[in-house]
Amino acid sequence: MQTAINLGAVTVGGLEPTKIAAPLTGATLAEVRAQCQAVIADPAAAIAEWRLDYMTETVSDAAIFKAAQGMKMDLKAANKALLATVRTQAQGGNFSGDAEAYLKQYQLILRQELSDAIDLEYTMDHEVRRQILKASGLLSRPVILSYHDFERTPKLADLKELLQEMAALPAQLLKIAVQPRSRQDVLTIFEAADWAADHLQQPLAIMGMGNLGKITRVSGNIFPSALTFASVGQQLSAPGQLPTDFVAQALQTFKRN
Ligand SMILES: O=C1C[C@@](O)(C(=O)O)C[C@@H](O)[C@@H]1O
Repeated sequence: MQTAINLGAVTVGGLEPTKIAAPLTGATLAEVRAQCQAVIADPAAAIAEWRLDYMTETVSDAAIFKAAQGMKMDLKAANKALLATVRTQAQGGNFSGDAEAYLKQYQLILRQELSDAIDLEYTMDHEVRRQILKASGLLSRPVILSYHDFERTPKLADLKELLQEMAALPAQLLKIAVQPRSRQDVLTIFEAADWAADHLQQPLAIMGMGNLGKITRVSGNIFPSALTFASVGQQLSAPGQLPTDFVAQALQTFKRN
């Protein structure tokens, strides 16, 4: 069985029901803070994912630190957690810096304790990936290791191989987000979730993007997915994200027992 892990105040994986993460996509610190308050007020959302790559405002490290500490404290008081993500353009985000700049961002996030957990791209330069994993291990900060394909859904055998490679790294949770193009692709996502539940120790968050992917975002209590991503207000960070209240209701409805 997959283990349960703690992302700050939130337990995911194991026997826990699928938890909902909502992205903070603000371009300015003021927008991010306001979005975070909306996540705190939303009973459906357990985790706020700060997509730092959406920020366009130039702010000092000190200002980022202050904002993050405030958000982390407010989220914790509501039994919620803050996840920090810097998504590169290669993986569907806005961060245009090179591997070294990516490493610097994460060193700042980890050293300043900006979040309860970090999201790290599996496809990142191996040495940079190793350094970030090592630093987060030393600081006991959980890592979500993520893989995205905005074009297609890999074949089941390839997904299994990928997941096995990801599972060999010292990350606490694995995440796959892919683009289904056919009904078979949707089945592949379900099959990968089913397989991972029996073969991997780390919990897995798995989801499809776009219209066809929507069904995979509400099925995590049947085809196991530790996390699903849903939107609060207009804050979408991937195509196919549905509103948190809808997802919460559907997750409650579609379950095994
Ligand atoms: O990796 C994921 C999943 C996601 O890409 C989605 O498909 O909902 C949204 C991202 O913000 C998050 O980091």
